[in-house]
Amino acid sequence: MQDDLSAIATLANVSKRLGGKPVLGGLTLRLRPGEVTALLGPNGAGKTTTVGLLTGRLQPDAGTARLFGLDPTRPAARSRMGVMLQSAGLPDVMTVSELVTLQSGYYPDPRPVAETLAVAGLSDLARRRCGALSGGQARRVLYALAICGRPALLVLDEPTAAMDRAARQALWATVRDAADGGTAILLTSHDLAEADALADRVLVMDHGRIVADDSPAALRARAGGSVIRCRTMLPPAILRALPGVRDAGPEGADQRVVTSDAVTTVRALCGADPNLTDLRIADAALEDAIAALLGPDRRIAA
Ligand SMILES: Nc1ncnc2c1ncn2[C@@H]1O[C@H](COP(=O)(O)OP(=O)(O)OP(=O)(O)O)[C@@H](O)[C@H]1O
Repeated sequence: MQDDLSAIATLANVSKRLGGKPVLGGLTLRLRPGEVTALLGPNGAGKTTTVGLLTGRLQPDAGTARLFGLDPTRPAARSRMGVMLQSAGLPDVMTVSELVTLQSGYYPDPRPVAETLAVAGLSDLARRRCGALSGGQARRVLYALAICGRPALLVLDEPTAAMDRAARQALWATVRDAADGGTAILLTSHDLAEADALADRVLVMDHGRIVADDSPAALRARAGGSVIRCRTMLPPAILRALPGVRDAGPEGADQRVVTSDAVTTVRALCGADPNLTDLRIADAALEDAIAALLGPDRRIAA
């Protein structure tokens, strides 16, 4: 890999085995300032392992991991990173403000606590004990802990899980603000609408490799255009053989058909099933693009 002085974090040809099994094979990626990178993939694709290598929780078996040009296990590198994990617990008896103050003290140049609370939408909850927070509020505290040290790299693992719509959109806005201010963001999510809304760049992983690296718009364009939903007795294997079809499968009581040529597919569909009902056509979403890329058996579960 070429040197890239603007890279915040890099993996160069990294391989990793866990439990005697190859998990990552020759993975290369770099995170840049001001860019929101979404790391997506089905369960077991290797996303958590990749994040573990970038953040120094795991060591590569082969290849090189660098965080701010240093070994990611070095405290000097880690202190410039903020991480919001899915599963981290909070101490029940501390208030939100006490916890953010404590965490801020670990960083050389933290934000003022009041500012961190405001950015995370927690000003009104500052005196609440962590044990008395809802699931969505607790997630906002984890976000506050991740941003309080003004990180140059912010790692967000399923950041809006358990958040309601308003909290989710508020968090998206602060993540975009952080990126606009130059912070590199690495986002893992099973919520493809979230990745579409936030990411400048989407890395799709499968079986320990990156199978696509592009903007959400470019990935959607690659899917080829349209999604047809309808009620039909035709099985997915027959639907996949129709002209223009890239992917097909059940979605509730409907069949969902991704096509590069909606008109030709619809004509063939109506010819093949005269009893077809409830026909709807929409533009392809990121979800459709990734489903077409991974194939019918490797869906990303929301
Ligand atoms: N400590 C471990 N020992 C053995 N195998 C492991 C270990 N950790 C992860 N694996 C395996 O490595 C593969 C990749 O796991 P990883 O957690 O990186 O996937 P993921 O993409 O984050 O999945 P998910 O979306 O389910 O969180 C999986 O097959 C998993 O079972």
